Amino acid sequence: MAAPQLALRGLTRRFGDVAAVDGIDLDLAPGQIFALLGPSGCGKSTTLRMVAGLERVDAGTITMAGRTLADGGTGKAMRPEKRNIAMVFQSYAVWPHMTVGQNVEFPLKMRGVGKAERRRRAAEILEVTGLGAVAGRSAAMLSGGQQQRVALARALVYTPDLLLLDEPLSNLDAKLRTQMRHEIRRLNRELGTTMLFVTHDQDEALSLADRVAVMNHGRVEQVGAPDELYERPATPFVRDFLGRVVMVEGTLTRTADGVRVFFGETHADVAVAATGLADGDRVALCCRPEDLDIRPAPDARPAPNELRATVESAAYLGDSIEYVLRIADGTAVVTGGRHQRYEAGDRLALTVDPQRATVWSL
Ligand SMILES: Nc1ncnc2c1ncn2[C@@H]1O[C@H](COP(=O)(O)OP(=O)(O)OP(=O)(O)O)[C@@H](O)[C@H]1O
Repeated sequence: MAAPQLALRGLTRRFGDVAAVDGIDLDLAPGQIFALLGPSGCGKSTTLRMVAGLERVDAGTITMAGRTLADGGTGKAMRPEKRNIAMVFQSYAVWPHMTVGQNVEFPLKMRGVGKAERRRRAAEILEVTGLGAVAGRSAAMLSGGQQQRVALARALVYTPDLLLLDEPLSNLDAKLRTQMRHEIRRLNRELGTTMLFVTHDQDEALSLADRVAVMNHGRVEQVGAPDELYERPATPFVRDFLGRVVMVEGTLTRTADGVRVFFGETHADVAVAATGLADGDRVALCCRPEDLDIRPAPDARPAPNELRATVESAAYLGDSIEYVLRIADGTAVVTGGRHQRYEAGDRLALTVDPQRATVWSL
């Protein structure tokens, strides 16, 4: 990786006995969109606030492009306004008594940029954010999506070294959310601004970020590209937090290039490193519901990697059908295409893709 734009080392913040952020290490490459993802209370906002300079650092360091922003060891911290970091809050906080153009020019005015230069730079960023046509309009008249664009334009106009975003899409409806997701990615590519955002929404993190850190109880459980986290979760928490899993219990035997998991009448061969697993262990074979190939069970005995299941119930979701299945001793929720429908009591065959399945000790 190129020299990091932002580096966190052993970053810690305690509130009384609670370590809200408990010694986290993270590196953001220049130009990257990075997400901190986790449930409420896991320490995402506190991390973001420490980077912004709004929260004290108890231990560890924050450096940006080689400059130390905060050092818990010495207690030194650069003032927020000196950091050249922009922040977009969930509430957007656009100034309703100003026009869109004035909103966007304001941060430059605060920094003492001359009028002509202010006009030029504001016009440029208004164009990039698609606000050129509404520059003269009162900011109070804007829709939620437009207000968020103003907030983004206002944050980007002074070319920050880092843009922090707090739950950037959560106040928008589903259609606008998709649009803004593409918009933020486009701005990131065009302007090259490094972005760090926090969210509790896995879809938001996976769709928007180049890299995601999954946080739990103040610690980072795993950092990776979205597909890496989704397909090869390192911990049960990451596996369960990022979407649904089909989990079937079986008994393990090690093989030359992976493991074999037995489920009554059938077994699955999975290519995984069987570290920490021993022959005879009870394990869970896990995969994402959409990675299972579902079809009516043939009369023949099940082939390897083929599980047999009985439909317990079905729910129509519009774009797909959701089934609760009984598999061996457990149940699993899977989705199937809407053109092939099954009913309660139907027997199904589910083929597991051994490249995409994971095995966990119970
Ligand atoms: N000023 C504070 N005083 C005391 N405890 C705090 C303070 N700020 C945060 N905490 C605690 O630190 C922990 C982490 O909080 P934080 O807001 O960083 O979590 P979060 O992941 O951003 O959650 P949310 O998504 O709900 O904002 C929580 O247990 C919270 O109660």
